[in-house]
Amino acid sequence: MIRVSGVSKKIHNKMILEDIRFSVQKGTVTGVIGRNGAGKTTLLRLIAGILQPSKGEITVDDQDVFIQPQIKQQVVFVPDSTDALKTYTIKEIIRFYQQIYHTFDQDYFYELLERFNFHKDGKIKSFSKGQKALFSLILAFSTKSQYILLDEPTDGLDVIVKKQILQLIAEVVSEREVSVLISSHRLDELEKLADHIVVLKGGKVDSEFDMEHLKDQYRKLQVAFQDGMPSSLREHVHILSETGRVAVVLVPQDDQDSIDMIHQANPILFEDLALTLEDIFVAKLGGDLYVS
Ligand SMILES: Nc1ncnc2c1ncn2[C@@H]1O[C@H](COP(=O)(O)OP(=O)(O)OP(=O)(O)O)[C@@H](O)[C@H]1O
Repeated sequence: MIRVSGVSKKIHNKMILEDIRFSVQKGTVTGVIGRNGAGKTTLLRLIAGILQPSKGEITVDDQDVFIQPQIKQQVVFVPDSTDALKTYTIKEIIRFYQQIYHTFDQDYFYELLERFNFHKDGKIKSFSKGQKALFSLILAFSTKSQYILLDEPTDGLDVIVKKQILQLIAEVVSEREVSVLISSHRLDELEKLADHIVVLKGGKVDSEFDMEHLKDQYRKLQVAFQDGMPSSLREHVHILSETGRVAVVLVPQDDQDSIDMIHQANPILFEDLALTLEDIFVAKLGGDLYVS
């Protein structure tokens, strides 16, 4: 388990992260969501042991990443930029990774390269942006390390590569007990993958959710009324959208009063819709967070 306990980070006297607390369980995918500048990259770099906390501690399997740096063998950080790789050949990269990660699985690495149609003697600098991103992920999973930290792994990639990346992550997590921490501002992508979500806002943890329980908290309803929505109801429900007489509203699961009010107003349409992570963020955070 990764445990982040009361971590703060100041850079050049500026507080970037403040009193961050959360944990990443084995065999799960945790999403760190936040707008640009919320501190996601800084948090991942702290967990990877690249930066040192100004306050608090980070442990991986109960070992402090700074006091017992050997635990870093179990942690791989994949930055959002692949620039660092581009001057190397694949063989050089393998040698480099084998020196750092003693469990690096070369057969598995070549197996994945073949599956994704990489030439095994290919030059990294000739890869497209999407290929570089996929290659970084293959390298990370080939270390067979327990914890993989991915910083915006699909940012700026086309839909095909995005899909390949998300599928590979889902596949590896289901096959072995690897734990993945993904930073992203894409709620729709994390929705399919994450078990747990940590929301960063202005350098602090704004909220944390378990995906499994999150959707039990609200009902998303499509409703319509002959003469429009009664104003008394408007004050009770959260309106996600309204087109003509048809409105999509969110109602907390335990708010029977609002449901009763809708029925009393004789709706001409009353239908449950599938809830998305974005709906919940809009409801909880007033849409302030979502950046597509
Ligand atoms: N080395 C540094 N020197 C000064 N400020 C920094 C440094 N690193 C990060 N920051 C500042 O810390 C804040 C958080 O940056 P960080 O890159 O962690 O955010 P982020 O959530 O990953 O954003 P993005 O999605 O844009 O990558 C920003 O205001 C950034 O300018």
